[in-house]
Amino acid sequence: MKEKLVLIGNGMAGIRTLEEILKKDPDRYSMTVFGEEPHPNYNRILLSSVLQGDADVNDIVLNDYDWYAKHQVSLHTGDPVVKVDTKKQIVTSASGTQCYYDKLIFATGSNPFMLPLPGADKEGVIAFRNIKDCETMIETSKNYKKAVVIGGGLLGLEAARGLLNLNMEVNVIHIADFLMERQLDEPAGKMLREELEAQGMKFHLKKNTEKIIGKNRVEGIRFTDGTSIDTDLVVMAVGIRPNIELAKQSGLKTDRAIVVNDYMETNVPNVYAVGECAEHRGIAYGLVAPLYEQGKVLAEHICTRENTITPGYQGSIVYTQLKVSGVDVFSAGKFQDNEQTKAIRVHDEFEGIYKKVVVQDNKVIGAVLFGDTADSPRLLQMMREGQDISNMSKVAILPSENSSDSKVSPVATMADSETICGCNGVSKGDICTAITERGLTTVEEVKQCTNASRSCGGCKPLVADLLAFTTGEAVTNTKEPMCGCTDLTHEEVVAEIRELGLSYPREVMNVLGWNSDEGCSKCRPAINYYLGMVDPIKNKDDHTSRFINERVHANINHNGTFTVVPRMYGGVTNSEQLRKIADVADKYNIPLLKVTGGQRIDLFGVEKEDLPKVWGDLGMRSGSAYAKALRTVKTCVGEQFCRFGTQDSIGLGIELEKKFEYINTPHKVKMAVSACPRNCAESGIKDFGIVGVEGAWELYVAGNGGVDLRRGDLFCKVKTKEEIIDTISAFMQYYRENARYLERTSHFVERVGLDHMKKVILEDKENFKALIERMDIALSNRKDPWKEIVDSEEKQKELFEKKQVEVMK
Ligand SMILES: Cc1cc2nc3c(=O)[nH]c(=O)nc-3n(C[C@H](O)[C@H](O)[C@H](O)COP(=O)(O)OP(=O)(O)OC[C@H]3O[C@@H](n4cnc5c(N)ncnc54)[C@H](O)[C@@H]3O)c2cc1C
Ligand SMILES: NC(=O)c1ccc[n+]([C@@H]2O[C@H](COP(=O)([O-])OP(=O)(O)OC[C@H]3O[C@@H](n4cnc5c(N)ncnc54)[C@H](O)[C@@H]3O)[C@@H](O)[C@H]2O)c1
Ligand code: SF4
Ligand code: FES
Repeated sequence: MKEKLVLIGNGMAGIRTLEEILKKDPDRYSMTVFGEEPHPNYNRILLSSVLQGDADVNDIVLNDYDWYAKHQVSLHTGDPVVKVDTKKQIVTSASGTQCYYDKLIFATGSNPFMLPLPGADKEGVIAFRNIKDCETMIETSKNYKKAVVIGGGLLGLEAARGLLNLNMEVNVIHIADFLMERQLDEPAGKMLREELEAQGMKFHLKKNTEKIIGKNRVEGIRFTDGTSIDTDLVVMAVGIRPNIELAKQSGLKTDRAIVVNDYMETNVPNVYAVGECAEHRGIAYGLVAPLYEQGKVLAEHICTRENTITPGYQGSIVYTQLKVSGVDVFSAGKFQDNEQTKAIRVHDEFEGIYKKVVVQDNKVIGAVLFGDTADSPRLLQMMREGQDISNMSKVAILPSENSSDSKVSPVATMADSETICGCNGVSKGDICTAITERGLTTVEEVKQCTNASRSCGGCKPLVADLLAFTTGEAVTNTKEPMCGCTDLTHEEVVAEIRELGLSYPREVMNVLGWNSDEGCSKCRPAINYYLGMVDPIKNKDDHTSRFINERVHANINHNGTFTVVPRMYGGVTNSEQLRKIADVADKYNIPLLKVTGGQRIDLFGVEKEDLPKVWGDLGMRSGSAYAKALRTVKTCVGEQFCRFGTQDSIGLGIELEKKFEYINTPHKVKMAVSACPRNCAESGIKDFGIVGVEGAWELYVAGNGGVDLRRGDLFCKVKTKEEIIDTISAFMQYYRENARYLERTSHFVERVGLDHMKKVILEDKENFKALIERMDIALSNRKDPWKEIVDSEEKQKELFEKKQVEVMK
């Protein structure tokens, strides 16, 4: 006779436990499941995808009714257990069904915490926990426009993204001063806010809700500071509380949740708990990875014959990733600094990348990654193994983006023991073995066979890479999509824009089948650049697709102030400009003036709302110090005063800077002109470096003085200034048209080859002429961005006025 096993809770942790039992000892138990919800077991995690329109409710079913039938699991849906008699070992459901058990598992999950606010019972105030909540939001969006999400944590932000996709206006109310404060530190939280604001969310930080207003239905919410906002829907996402009422009534020991030991045993014989309703060593987890580990341990324990000792559950290092398209965020372990910790940080504001690795006693104990999460599997592995890093260099712990070959998938260098799918605890070795031993050829087969990618789906790209890698298709040859929103490469997107005559970012995403409505911080700026490059005359720049510095035409500093860098053509200034700079510095209390390597003066520490006034008072043009465009043309003093100079380096530098300023390029471009090979202007490490030699000019290209130091290649030697200008025109236009967005000239030339560049530009005279013509068209449409804003009150309002989002009452 089979033993009788009853499961209370038809959710993710409970059913995973049954799956593990069926794997280990399929004939051991006769199983009965009671579920409060009227559905078979589904993937709660993917409710975010249903709301965001990426999946249908039917797509997220994990085990359909056939599965229960096949494994002879008796299922009672929509029928919660209301009583447990632990003496007689009988459960009773709401419908009156009674069922004897030999073993009983509580897997009742959590309830969303609903703030006990006056008015919280009004129609239109809901949580986000189950299919019903999801359906309510979708229905509401058909008749109403305004939504408020209370809580700027993982759930709140995923709900907000979904509501935006449903075309609602979304205000997120958050109690802390930056988003996801339980998972992120302040810089990452702020970067996240900027990204989500660009996607259309509005945030109200440090706000405490006092009351929900409205007659029967919600009409607005009021805050404790007296302000309020109107809304038609309130979604509360302020955390969860383990669902333990039934357990308490049944005499189980509870604290925050049902207290269990390392074998998921409660204080009552033959009664176990797994999932969010269980508390192990003082922790009740709220993510699936640890819950699945618990399920495995419990299955192992109750399938093991007498007197065998299994290792038991030891607790988990948890990590989180936000499932909002276009936002790469990763957080794991103890990521906050304290006196015992030290941190390695990388913060690239231009690319929107932030990485922090926290180290204590020579071990990585926590990490936060924003914008580029490729290092996450490796860091997690280091944390899980407690790897001693005393002999590792900082670069080995956090390799810079540029130092790794971006064409090689990270799976190629991963160890077999490294985890590919965190949710399901599946390692690279497990997947490779399954692929080779069972001849798997698709991600879906890998999922069925190993569980990898079966939960949040975040590891799908890695699984796909591993599949390609293991089945022998060289990973380096696989085409590299522009970003996670599309399978198309940069080149394919540009070709489609040209062929289909696409004009707007959203049109590009719609027509080319993007898998998200808004795109992400990788594809949006790239598409915006490509549209402008393809049709420089008609294109209307989409400033919302630009990074913060380019949106406000100044460089943001770590304290939130900005740096203003006016243009000084060829590094030449005069007393009038210097006087103006001094006056502006005094008037706006500018704390630091600094002469830069690009031969101009930086004004540091300007408040955002002062920027247009500072530009107006200076009366100088923008130096583009923030732009993917020509930055500076550095010049040596040359023939005017230097005894070695035989050429007019200053004159040529000024002419070049005036000719090419404000032209958009895939990445920043720097130039320098030196009037003799002594090279005082450092022409050898610029994108375009010009050196005067006996009666001629040498043009060096693709030099770089930054992270990837690279000496420029000699491209040609010409006699006149006009020839230099034409050659740079043609080269730059070829770079504009063929480089990938964010590819510096140095990387571009290395990719396509110097010989190729010489062939298409210098040897093909027709092409040379055509490139110059197209460059001239693009140049005909440039404007000084500062002047445009200084002359337009509307633009100043839109970009620089502090926005008043609350309605004062
Ligand atoms: C929108 C959303 C997105 C999420 N995204 C992620 C993510 O990306 N990554 C991640 O790791 N986690 C995520 N989570 C959390 C994850 O879904 C949960 O940690 C997981 O579902 C918990 O599993 P569980 O089985 O403990 O509880 P549940 O899945 O909640 O299952 C418990 C079930 O028990 C039922 N039940 C309760 N009481 C009774 C009773 N008396 N009788 C019968 N049945 C009962 C409930 O109705 C419920 O169906 C997300 C959660 C939500 C809501
Ligand atoms: N991608 C993911 O991994 C994912 C996605 C969704 C949900 N989840 C899980 O689901 C559970 C619920 O998520 P959650 O985001 O609700 O929980 P949470 O506890 O992580 O976040 C709740 C947030 O609400 C804020 N808050 C609390 N009181 C508030 C108030 N009165 N007003 C405004 N803000 C307030 C908190 O500051 C906190 O940031 C968690 O266990 C979470 O891990 C995970
Ligand atoms: S590069 Fe030559 S010409 Fe120019 S300043 Fe130096 S020494 Fe003089
Ligand atoms: S990491 Fe979530 S499914 Fe693999």
